[in-house]
Amino acid sequence: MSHTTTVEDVTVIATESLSKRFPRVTALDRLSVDITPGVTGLVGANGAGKSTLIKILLGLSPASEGRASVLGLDVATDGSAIRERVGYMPEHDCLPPDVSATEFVVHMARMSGLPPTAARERTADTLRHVGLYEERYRPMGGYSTGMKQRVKLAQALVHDPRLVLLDEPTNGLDPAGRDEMLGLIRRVHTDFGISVLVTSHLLGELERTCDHVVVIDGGRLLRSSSTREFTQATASLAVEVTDTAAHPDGTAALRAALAEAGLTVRAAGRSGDGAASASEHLLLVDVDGDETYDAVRDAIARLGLGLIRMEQRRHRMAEIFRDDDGNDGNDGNDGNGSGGAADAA
Ligand SMILES: Nc1ncnc2c1ncn2[C@@H]1O[C@H](COP(=O)(O)OP(=O)(O)OP(=O)(O)O)[C@@H](O)[C@H]1O
Repeated sequence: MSHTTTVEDVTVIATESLSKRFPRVTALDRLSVDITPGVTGLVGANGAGKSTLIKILLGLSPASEGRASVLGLDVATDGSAIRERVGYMPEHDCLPPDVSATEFVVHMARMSGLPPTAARERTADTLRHVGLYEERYRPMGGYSTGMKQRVKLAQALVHDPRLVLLDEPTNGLDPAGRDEMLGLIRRVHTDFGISVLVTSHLLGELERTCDHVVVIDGGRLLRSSSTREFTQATASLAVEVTDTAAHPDGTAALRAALAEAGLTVRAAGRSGDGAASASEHLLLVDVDGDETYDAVRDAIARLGLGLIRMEQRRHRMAEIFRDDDGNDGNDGNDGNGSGGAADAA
């Protein structure tokens, strides 16, 4: 039997001019976006509308205007069918303190319709997957934030959904905890083939985890594209040269020569990328194919400068937004994320 590709195969979530208005605020403003299978990051500052979108996608809150579908099901009419097929990890702490992770996740599995034995088996598997072992029999009131986040992830996965919506799963975690959680999220897709929509206000952590990133601001779509597209299209070449007697400021001489050759050159100091920004001698040249490398090499040779280093870099998403928006990129990055972004170079 031949396989027919359906809209559902290529789009797990689709919204069309989706709006949500509260009396005092427009939380979503004519948002149209298609999300394909894989791991998708939904980025936006606090109040951008991320949680509101998730609640609409689960059929828990009606949109004021527009349409949305999840796995081909209409959020306005098929809410319960959507919730059968979709797992949800809420942002806030919602775990009863007096019960153990095992009891809680079994309960959630039973609520999703699994028979008792299957619920116990799936619970054991899922808690193991998220890295909870002996602790799973202890009351959750004594858990660390990281352990609570893992239980919240486990209950979203226990009924074997096709898609999970994870609302700020790294909230409250230290850098090591964030890394572990991001690794787990990645494996939800690679090990089980479950698509993931994960929200965060930190750009840095999503570029490492997601195939695709959707950025919203004030309820509007700012950008939607693959992570690779974001970073590849904007690769740059970091170049550092020596000064010479003929060119006491070798960096300035090279900069002028490259600009004359039609290349786009920026001082690394503007890019805010940690150690490199301390060096005024580092130039970042936008790469536009192999010719860029030849042009830089030729310019250095012509000027008789010494080459200290020449290395290719990918921009980080936070930098790209800063460049595009003409601000400092803090809309989507509260600073905690810079540690995550800093190791991406
Ligand atoms: N039930 C509600 N009644 C009134 N306003 C609301 C309600 N829910 C959300 N809002 C407002 O809608 C806007 C979007 O909120 P939302 O929670 O979706 O943002 P968010 O991107 O998830 O941010 P956060 O990370 O802080 O949760 C905010 O201005 C918020 O105050």
